[in-house]
Amino acid sequence: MAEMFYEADANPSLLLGKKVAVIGYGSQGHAHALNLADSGVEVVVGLREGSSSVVKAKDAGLTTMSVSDASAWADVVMLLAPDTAQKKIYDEEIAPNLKDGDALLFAHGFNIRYEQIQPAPGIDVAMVAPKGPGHLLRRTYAEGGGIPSLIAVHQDATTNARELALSYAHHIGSTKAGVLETTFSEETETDLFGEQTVLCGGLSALVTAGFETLVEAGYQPESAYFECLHELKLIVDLLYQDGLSGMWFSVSETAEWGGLKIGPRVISSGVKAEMKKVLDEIRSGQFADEWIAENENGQKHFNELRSAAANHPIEEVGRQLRNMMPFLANSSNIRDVSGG
Ligand SMILES: NC(=O)C1=CN([C@@H]2O[C@H](COP(=O)(O)OP(=O)(O)OC[C@H]3O[C@@H](n4cnc5c(N)ncnc54)[C@H](OP(=O)(O)O)[C@@H]3O)[C@@H](O)[C@H]2O)C=CC1
Ligand SMILES: CC[C@](O)(C(C)=O)C(=O)O
Ligand SMILES: [Mg+2]
Ligand SMILES: [Mg+2]
Repeated sequence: MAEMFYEADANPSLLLGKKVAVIGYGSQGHAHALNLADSGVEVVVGLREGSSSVVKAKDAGLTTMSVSDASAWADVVMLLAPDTAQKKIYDEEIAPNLKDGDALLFAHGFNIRYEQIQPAPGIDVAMVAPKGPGHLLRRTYAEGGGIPSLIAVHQDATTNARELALSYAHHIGSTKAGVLETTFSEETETDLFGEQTVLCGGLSALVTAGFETLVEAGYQPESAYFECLHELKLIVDLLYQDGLSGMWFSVSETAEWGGLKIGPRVISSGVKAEMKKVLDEIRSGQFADEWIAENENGQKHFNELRSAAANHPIEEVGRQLRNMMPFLANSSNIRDVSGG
């Protein structure tokens, strides 16, 4: 078993003596800033000129500054803008304002692993990568829990980078759930692989294929939606709480037999062979090169894919059914990044 770090392993006072700038106030940014502030850390949010997030951050009780001013003020800069925006922000607004002994933190290793950002040698460079969406990082913290994080050190100018990352992980709530030490390469490659093949890409393709199969066979779209999407959350709750065996325990014996026998027929050896190709493309840098090029070309293909997904019939029937379940609106704060 790998060594895990929990509450007693961190040194909370290390970060309490530092000034922290969180750059960006999106999914991760709002959660880090609010969790750190609630933990007693001195934090400001760095935002671009004209940012619509200034009002949200101020309404949540936070101080905002320009990215340059926040970087100059801080001892620790956590860069939480989209991965493909980070290089320009870093080169133009953060790097000129860092001094030796400062720390630059990431929540994902993309820009270090694929050598987009190359910090000066006097800077500590580390990662605190929560293993979950930012809105749930905030919600679990507010409920008294936490979500696991990975930490890694790329550059240790002060010899304190690892302890600093662990202290930061503590203050966003992750030492309550468990912190695992890794490398920038392992985090980047496993995170990209997981979101593409299992968590986001694989899952959405599986749900859509199931929905389409039922609807094309003449079943009601509402029935297909409940079966293939709505109930998924309830099944995943069982996985989250008690693992695969907890799920098998709770479903019927018929579901257990059918699932164990038929599941591998659907997710067959061909799927695993494709997963291996995807992993090769991530490790070789092919995926990163294509994603960077897609952004340089104005995200044209990305917008086409987004629009096709948003206009799929599963979304329309889902909207109508969810409107009749107002309690769902309170189950997450994903549309209110002012958090809390
Ligand atoms: N989403 C998640 O849950 C997870 C994300 N991560 C990692 O965390 C990092 C942040 O991701 P995420 O939270 O999804 O990012 P978001 O897309 O939610 O970030 C949006 C924020 O970035 C700001 N921003 C966007 N472009 C610029 C720019 N050019 N200059 C300055 N600010 C800009 C936005 O500003 P404005 O408010 O002005 O629009 C907004 O505040 C990434 O490295 C990602 O891989 C890691 C784990 C999970
Ligand atoms: C699963 C997607 C993720 O990696 C995450 C929430 O952890 C992301 O990049 O958003
Ligand atoms: Mg992730
Ligand atoms: Mg990710």
